[in-house]
Amino acid sequence: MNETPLLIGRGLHKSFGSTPALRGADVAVAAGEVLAVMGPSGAGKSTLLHCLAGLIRPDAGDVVFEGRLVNRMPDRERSRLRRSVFGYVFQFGQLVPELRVLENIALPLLLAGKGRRTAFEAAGQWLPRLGLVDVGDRLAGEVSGGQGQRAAIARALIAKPRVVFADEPTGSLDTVAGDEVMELLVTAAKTEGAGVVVVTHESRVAAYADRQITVRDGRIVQPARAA
Ligand SMILES: Nc1ncnc2c1ncn2[C@@H]1O[C@H](COP(=O)(O)OP(=O)(O)OP(=O)(O)O)[C@@H](O)[C@H]1O
Repeated sequence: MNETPLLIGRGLHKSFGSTPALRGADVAVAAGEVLAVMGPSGAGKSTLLHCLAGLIRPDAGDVVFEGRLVNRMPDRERSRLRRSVFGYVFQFGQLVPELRVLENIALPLLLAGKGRRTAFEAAGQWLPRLGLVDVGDRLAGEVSGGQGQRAAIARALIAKPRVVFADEPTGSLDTVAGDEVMELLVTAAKTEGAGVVVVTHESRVAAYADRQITVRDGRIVQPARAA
């Protein structure tokens, strides 16, 4: 990596009770880079992503975003950072099923205090980018898994985050829908200049990344350039 990393995890340790999930993991993500985190089940991938994303605090080690120690921030400051500079896509999208797709996409802007008109206009601009024009008015609970994941990508990117964290974003989809979601996630993130950290156990998903790392037993064992 030839530029200063945007986000760094240094010597990360995390245990759940007596179960160690991370045992000294080191990772760095550059601005605009797509990093795939691979590894077997239980290796610590999700725990690493949650630490990097400021969702949980490591027991030891540091998470540094633009030179600021995320894990040492008071909760309110960490929440503010999460809302303003990070975006999230999880395996099942986690859209609000009772809200329309368009409303789900607009949600981060509404929660950030933007006016409804501004938020809905911005959300509307994402529909064609992610092939969602026909389903913008449908309830999120009634669209297909692939459509829901594409809406989750739009929702993750609408507030222009610096880093998007995606945990098995294609895990609930068939191969065709999964490829489509990865293609759109990577293209949209690159266009917006956002970095992406994507946890996956599928090498075809990891192939969309600029770089792949492998987690095993809570450590990074194989930092390798993507082919
Ligand atoms: N909230 C939790 N409470 C207790 N144990 C946990 C918790 N989260 C993770 N673990 C344990 O920590 C270890 C690492 O889990 P983690 O979910 O990070 O692995 P993973 O590589 O993402 O696995 P998978 O691919 O199956 O999702 C596992 O032994 C898991 O059981």
